[in-house]
Amino acid sequence: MAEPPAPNRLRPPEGLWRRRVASFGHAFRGVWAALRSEVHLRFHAFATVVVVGLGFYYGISRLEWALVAISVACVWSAELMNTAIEALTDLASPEYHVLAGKAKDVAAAAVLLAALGALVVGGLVFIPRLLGS
Ligand SMILES: Nc1ncnc2c1ncn2[C@@H]1O[C@H](COP(=O)(O)OP(=O)(O)OP(=O)(O)O)[C@@H](O)[C@H]1O
Repeated sequence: MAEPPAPNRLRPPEGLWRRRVASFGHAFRGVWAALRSEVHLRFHAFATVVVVGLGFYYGISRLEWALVAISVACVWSAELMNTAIEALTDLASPEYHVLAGKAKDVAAAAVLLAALGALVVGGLVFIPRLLGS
């Protein structure tokens, strides 16, 4: 008799809520996988902890928290997208190709831009407080 088909781990379980919960699981697995492989992301995690700690220490305003949260989310999102693009590029073009290089360079540029924006926000919010003014 034929073996029953192996369960397809890629197919989400039946039911809307179970599918949503499964999607969250995939997303957290992605964050975890990226954290394990990317030194830059671990640095962002460290910076996030420092910035949140400083935010509580100095009692920054709601608007400042909003700016800090958007900045942190932008940097994390850009770095995660960069990691995904790097992985896909390595899969599609393990050999040298000018378009593979362009894809990686442009993805890295997105991270740089997000990080510069976060640096400006962090500077405006925290430098006056760190200088005591
Ligand atoms: N297959 C390729 N073809 C052409 N150029 C590539 C290729 N792979 C990488 N490069 C070039 O080398 C640079 C560094 O690529 P690499 O994969 O080492 O990423 P990285 O910036 O070191 O990322 P990370 O440090 O986050 O792992 C790319 O930005 C690109 O310019």
